[in-house]
Amino acid sequence: MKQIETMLAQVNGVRLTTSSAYYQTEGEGLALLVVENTLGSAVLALQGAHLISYIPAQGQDLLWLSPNAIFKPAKAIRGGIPLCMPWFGGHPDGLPSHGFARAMDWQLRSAQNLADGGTELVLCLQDNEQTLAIWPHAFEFELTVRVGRCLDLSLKIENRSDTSLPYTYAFHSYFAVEDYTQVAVQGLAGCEYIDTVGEHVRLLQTGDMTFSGTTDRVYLNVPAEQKIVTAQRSIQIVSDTHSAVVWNPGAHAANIGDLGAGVNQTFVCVERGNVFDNGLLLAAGETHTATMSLSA
Ligand SMILES: O=P(O)(O)OC[C@H]1O[C@H](O)[C@H](O)[C@@H](O)[C@@H]1O
Repeated sequence: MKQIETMLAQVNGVRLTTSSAYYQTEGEGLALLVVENTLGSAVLALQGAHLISYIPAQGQDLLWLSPNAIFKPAKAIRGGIPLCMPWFGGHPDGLPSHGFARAMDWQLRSAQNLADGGTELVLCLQDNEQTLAIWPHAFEFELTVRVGRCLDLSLKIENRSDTSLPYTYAFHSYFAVEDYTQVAVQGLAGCEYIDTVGEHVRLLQTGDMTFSGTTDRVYLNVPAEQKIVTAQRSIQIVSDTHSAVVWNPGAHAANIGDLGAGVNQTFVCVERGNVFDNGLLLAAGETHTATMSLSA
C-alpha cells in the first residue's frame, strides 16, 4: 500500500481508500481507488481490477452495484465490471466459474493525469503461487483504465507459457437501469445467439433484444456497438470483441446471496468479450488486446 501511495502522490484526483470507509460496510473490506476529475469519476477495487462505478461529469452512474454486495477478499463483487478470465463460465475440470482474475489482488502499475483532463490507471496480474496452484500456466494480464468523458478500458492478455492455450474472457458489465423489463438493447439484431437457459438452443435475434424473467444468452459475432435504451437513458458500449452475453437472473435473484428478491429489477448485464465460438487460442508468447468504451 505504501508503494501505491507513493505512486498516487504524483497524480491529482486519485486516492486510496477501503470499501468499508467508502460504502460504510462492516469488516475490513477491500482496497479501492477513487478517481475524480473534471470529466468524470470512478471507483475501482484492486481486487480483480474491478470497476465499481463510473459517473460522467453531470451524469449518473452507468454501472450498477448490488445493495447486498459483499466486499471480502477472494469473493468477486456483485456489480460493476468483474473481469471474467482466463475462462468465462464453468470450467470442464470444475475450476472456479468465470476464472480466477476477478477474485485476486492486482497491482497498480502506473497512474497519470492525461492532457485532456482524464486520468489513466494501469493494473496488472501475473502468474504467482496462488494462480499456479489453480491453473499451471504463466501469463500477464494488464488493464488500462481511462476515466474521462467515456470510460475506456484496454485489456492485454499475454500467454507467457510455452504452449498454445485456449482463452475466453468477458467484461461482465452490470448497467444501472430503472426496470430491466423495459430495456431495449440495440445492436444485436440479426446475430446468432445461444440461449443458455435450458437446452442451449441456437436462435437468431430479430429486432431489439429485450429481457423478461430469467435471461441468459450468448450472442456471437456481434457488431462493435450496442446501446442500452430505457425511457430515461441511453448507454453506449463499443468494443472490438466479438461476443455479448446478456444476463438477468429474474426470480432466481432471490437464491443469490449478494443479490436478493427483486434486486435484479434495476440492472442488466451486457458483457462484451470473446466466449464460446469466439474464444481464442493464444500461441506461446502471444499477446491479445481487447478494448471496451462506455459512455452515456
Ligand atoms: O454469479 P456469477 O458467477 O458472477 O455469474 C453470474 C452470471 O454470469 C454470466 O452472465 C453468465 O452468463 C450467467 O450464467 C451467470 O449466472
